[in-house]
Amino acid sequence: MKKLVMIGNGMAGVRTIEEILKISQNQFEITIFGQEPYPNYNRIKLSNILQGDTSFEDIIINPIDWYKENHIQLFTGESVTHIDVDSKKVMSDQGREVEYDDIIIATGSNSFILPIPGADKKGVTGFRDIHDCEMMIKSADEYKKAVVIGGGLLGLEAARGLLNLGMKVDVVHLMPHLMERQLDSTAAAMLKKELEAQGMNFLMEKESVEILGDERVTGLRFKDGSETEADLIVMSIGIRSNTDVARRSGIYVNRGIVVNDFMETSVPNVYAVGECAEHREIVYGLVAPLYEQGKILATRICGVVGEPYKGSVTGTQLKVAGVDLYSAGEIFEDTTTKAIKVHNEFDGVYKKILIRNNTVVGVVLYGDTKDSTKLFRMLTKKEDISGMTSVSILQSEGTGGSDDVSSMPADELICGCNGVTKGAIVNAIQTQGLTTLDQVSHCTNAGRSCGRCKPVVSQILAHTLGDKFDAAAATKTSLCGCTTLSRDEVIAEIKEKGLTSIKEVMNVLGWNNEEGCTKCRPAINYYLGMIYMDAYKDERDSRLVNEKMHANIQKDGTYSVVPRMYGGVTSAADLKKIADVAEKYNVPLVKLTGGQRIGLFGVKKEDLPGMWEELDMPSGYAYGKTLRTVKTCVGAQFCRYGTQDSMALGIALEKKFERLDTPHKVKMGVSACPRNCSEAGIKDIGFVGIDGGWEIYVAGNGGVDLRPGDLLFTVKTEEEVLEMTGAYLQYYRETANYLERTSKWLERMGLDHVKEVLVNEETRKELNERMNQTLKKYTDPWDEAIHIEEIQDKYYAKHTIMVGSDRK
Ligand SMILES: Cc1cc2nc3c(=O)[nH]c(=O)nc-3n(C[C@H](O)[C@H](O)[C@H](O)COP(=O)(O)OP(=O)(O)OC[C@H]3O[C@@H](n4cnc5c(N)ncnc54)[C@H](O)[C@@H]3O)c2cc1C
Ligand SMILES: NC(=O)c1ccc[n+]([C@@H]2O[C@H](COP(=O)([O-])OP(=O)(O)OC[C@H]3O[C@@H](n4cnc5c(N)ncnc54)[C@H](O)[C@@H]3O)[C@@H](O)[C@H]2O)c1
Ligand code: SF4
Ligand code: FES
Repeated sequence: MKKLVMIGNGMAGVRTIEEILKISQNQFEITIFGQEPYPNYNRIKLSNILQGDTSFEDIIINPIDWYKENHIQLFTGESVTHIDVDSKKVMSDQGREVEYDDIIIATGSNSFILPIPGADKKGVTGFRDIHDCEMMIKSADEYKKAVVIGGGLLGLEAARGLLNLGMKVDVVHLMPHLMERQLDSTAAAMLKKELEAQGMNFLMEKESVEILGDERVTGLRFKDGSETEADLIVMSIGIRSNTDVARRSGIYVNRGIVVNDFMETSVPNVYAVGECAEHREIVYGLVAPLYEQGKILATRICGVVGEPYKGSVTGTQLKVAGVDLYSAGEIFEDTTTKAIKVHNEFDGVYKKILIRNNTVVGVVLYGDTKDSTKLFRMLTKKEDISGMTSVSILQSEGTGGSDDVSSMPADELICGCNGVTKGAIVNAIQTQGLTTLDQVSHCTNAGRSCGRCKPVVSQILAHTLGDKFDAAAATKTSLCGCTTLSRDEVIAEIKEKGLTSIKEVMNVLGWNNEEGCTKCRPAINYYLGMIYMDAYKDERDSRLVNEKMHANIQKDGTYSVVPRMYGGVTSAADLKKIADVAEKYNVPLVKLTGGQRIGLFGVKKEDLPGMWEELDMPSGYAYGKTLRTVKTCVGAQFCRYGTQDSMALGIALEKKFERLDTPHKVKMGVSACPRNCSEAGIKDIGFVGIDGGWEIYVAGNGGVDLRPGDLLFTVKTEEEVLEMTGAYLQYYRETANYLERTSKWLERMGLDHVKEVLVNEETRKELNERMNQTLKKYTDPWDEAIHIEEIQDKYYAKHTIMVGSDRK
């Protein structure tokens, strides 16, 4: 097999790998380096996250198990620093060297940061990745006033997000009108009016010259001497191709890495794709052309004869609620163009179509973008419109309903991001028996990026299926692409038909992929365990990779070992054992974890069973969808403020619920007084001691989606705490989607509803009975690995291959 290395784990690069895998599954041994510490995610949706429409977990495109399933070695949080093009090797910032036969550079872009005094102060950021997005969300918690520099697509989407987060927002723009690359002055003025009505304040034609403040930003000064206050400054004034590695490695770079029509760089076997690549002097900054490039590169690299890349015409839309605009091609009239313009001020609609030599060369639409696909088709196909009148060009083909899609030609582009036509969608629906939007997206890619084409895809689905179309079923979220059934339907069928194994579920319920996938297999395994309590035999091989190994895989392929320390309490004897094991096995890192225990990092797979045996401590399940830790403060036993025994409660909780399978990880915290030293307010379940009892907080989250817990109930005794916790956890287990954190689950179910369920004594009793029956089945997995040779051979022998890390 040839060795293929890819630098950059972003949208264009990983799509190229998907295209390669479609052509050939076993031509390459693939290694990917990604600077960011995540699997491939949908960068486009960072705007939606900032605007509060989605969560970080929902924007992962290819989870870690996808890489594993496709035998891709992934190094996250690791940058390639140099390519030695003579010896065909890459070097990483962590000293790793990997050989290649072919290499793809897909390093994307960086935000352009204005080189003005103060640009390095705290509170100044670009808007490019999850880290930037997190920083903005955190700032909005603490500060009030944001300034966005740049009134382009990115700046306006950022500004809308910051408004949603409760900040006051100024948008500073250099030019006389907004989005001057996409809109003419009329459309830009309409946009500005709408955004002002939404609460944005615009400072137009302002040149920023200095960022004010000491350590952190306090304001921004302009060339005309005026100033504006700022606690946060977001620079969205364009991007610059990330060409550092290529430049350092002697590959020809202009604005981007220069490639020919087959995405080949100046050096043999070195290719570039995405925003880092410059093709015919153009560097693209939207996914549609980058995905086209990816397709062409995939055929080239697989040795398949294919079309060359000839460049792309792009169309853009702004992802801000209440704004409907579209722009493609040219936007300004000149002596060679004729324009058709409609400006209906009353309805807030503006349309301008630019025509040259009887073909459409530019489109600007504001307020009504229904005809954007038709006009984009005319533009890209250079359709001769000499036989048409201005009215027929501008006239909407209908009202946007399914009648309209019937009159669309098969080659009309429906999903601009992914280049999917109506014909391709209809064909997939008919030949593969698709009935839901999810399935169409899975099979054709339509809707997988910005998502704005989903309503039209849905209309095509309705029109193609005719009477067989079931609107409720079509929009429901199926468990995964292997089935049309939702989570609730699968569970109902399991119960009704008495299905008892994953295979049986898939066979009886007509899975379209007999092996299932990384999304449905662990989910069904969990649901079966939840339904059949102690009777179900767990299918270990269907679990996510870290759970299968009972250890977290680290980015370099080694593992971590975190033994249980109930309530964060340890002893001299346990500490000695840990120290001995760390010394004997040359453990490179011994570290206190955030959950009050000790982690041994960098352990070789084959050393795991031996270490576990010598430790002789239970698994801390630091890798599992289960109870992770119960963090406690010292409480009434030692602290003078403590009103309750937090350590004893924490230990009792951890001993009772350890190993329990839950839809996602669960963390608890117990503080003995409202000073809350164990941060119980940001745990899935947190307990705060008060005079005469405990407050129980639920659905807190201290991770990516920061959320304070809600007060569920106040109870008097430790027994009541355990009873309420049992009932709450069991209700979560029975009603949550697999991989849904308690914070998301509670928001979906509603706090009042959950309270109503749990306040009923009879219901609480039943939930606890089912919980207790389930708890009977668990044994310690490390103990099993020590004593069962078969398990040692299968999972921990040197030759078995595991990839990446499951970060969730
Ligand atoms: C907030 C936001 C909203 C957007 N909205 C839209 C939209 O609505 N529609 C649209 O079409 N486009 C949109 N875009 C643009 C789109 O996201 C990009 O065009 C696309 O992500 C580019 O893909 P890429 O693979 O070239 O680069 P990226 O997705 O940036 O991936 C490059 C990856 O390479 C990594 N990397 C860089 N150097 C190294 C190295 N030396 N070693 C290892 N890894 C490295 C980077 O960390 C990065 O993860 C948006 C962008 C942003 C930021
Ligand atoms: N909806 C979408 O399609 C979408 C959304 C977000 C980002 N993106 C992409 O992300 C990339 C980055 O977007 P962007 O908006 O930063 O880039 P951009 O180049 O499209 O726009 C930058 C804007 O900043 C203005 N500007 C430049 N210097 C300035 C200064 N000193 N002060 C004030 N304003 C200044 C420019 O006049 C321009 O309007 C682009 O490739 C864009 O296509 C697309
Ligand atoms: S939470 Fe209260 S009781 Fe516990 S350590 Fe802090 S101050 Fe002491
Ligand atoms: S148009 Fe963006 S996902 Fe379809």
